[in-house]
Amino acid sequence: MTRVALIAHDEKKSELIEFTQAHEAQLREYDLLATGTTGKRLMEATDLEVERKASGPLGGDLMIGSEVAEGILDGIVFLRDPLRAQPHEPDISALLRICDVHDTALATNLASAEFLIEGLSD
Ligand SMILES: O=C(CO)COP(=O)(O)O
Repeated sequence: MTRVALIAHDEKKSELIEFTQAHEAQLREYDLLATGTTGKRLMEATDLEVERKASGPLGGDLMIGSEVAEGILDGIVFLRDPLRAQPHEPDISALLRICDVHDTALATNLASAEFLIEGLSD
């Protein structure tokens, strides 16, 4: 089953929730995971089942990055906050880097997230 991670920084969580609601039928076809707070918010706002990793600042980005390194993740939608620095910036950079190492699909804004979700469907 196609495995997709959903992540959003606090200022972007409402955008990701709206995106997820709008694509709920499509996302139901995927095996979903998320960082801790993002996953909680998505499950409160939709009927989707989302596997929750640790919260981003506590290592959640790295946990998702490890799945990329293992080759078991097909794509990531990661809505970062482009206007505020994050305390765990090194972890965020590590996740982006490992996606490039393994050529894993990564969307960091809604326009590209649309393509990613469509592109991963069979
Ligand atoms: O910080 C994050 C990604 O870098 C997201 O973490 P949360 O989903 O736990 O807020």
